[in-house]
Amino acid sequence: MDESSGNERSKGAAAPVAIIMGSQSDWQTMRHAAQTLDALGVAHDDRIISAHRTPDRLVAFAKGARDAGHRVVIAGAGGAAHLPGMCAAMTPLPVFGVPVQSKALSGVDSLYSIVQMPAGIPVGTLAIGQAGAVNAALLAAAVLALHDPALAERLDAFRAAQTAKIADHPSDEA
Ligand SMILES: Nc1c(C(=O)O)ncn1[C@@H]1O[C@H](COP(=O)(O)O)[C@@H](O)[C@H]1O
Repeated sequence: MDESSGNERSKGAAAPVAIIMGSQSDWQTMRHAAQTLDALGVAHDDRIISAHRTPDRLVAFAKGARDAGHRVVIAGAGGAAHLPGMCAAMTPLPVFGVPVQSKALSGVDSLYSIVQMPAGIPVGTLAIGQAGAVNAALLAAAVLALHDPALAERLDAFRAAQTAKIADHPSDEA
């Protein structure tokens, strides 16, 4: 694995959040998780890792994720989406799964692959597609904010700003 990949390449310190995805094609979806974390000032390390195509890379990442300094893993995958569950099986860190919208089955295949974990190895499963990617980032930030009061304040501010943007009444022009 290219240890210099991801947005942490110049910072040296391990990012608290690792965003992993099964393919380059998932970045269109997973970039929304990255952007949400950026807006909250949470560092993230973004990697392409596939249980199917790069199994050794997955084992190395998942088994080393905690010691590498990550605190939460966001895993996005589409179709036969084994990545989040296999990652969760090999790390004690919380894993949030994002079902990427597939062409053939609109992401329902991805959702079912990720959500139906057997008891004992949890994956926190989000919505299909962009909403799931954004919410995975917000959930990861909420976990980190339990021990980071400054981040908790930024999360509160994010929600307040979101609320302020919602008009009281619908508009014909909007
Ligand atoms: N579901 C997985 C896994 C995995 O679970 O390990 N590896 C790749 N993929 C998925 O295959 C889809 C198509 O990938 P390509 O676009 O590269 O053909 C992607 O959504 C990816 O997440």
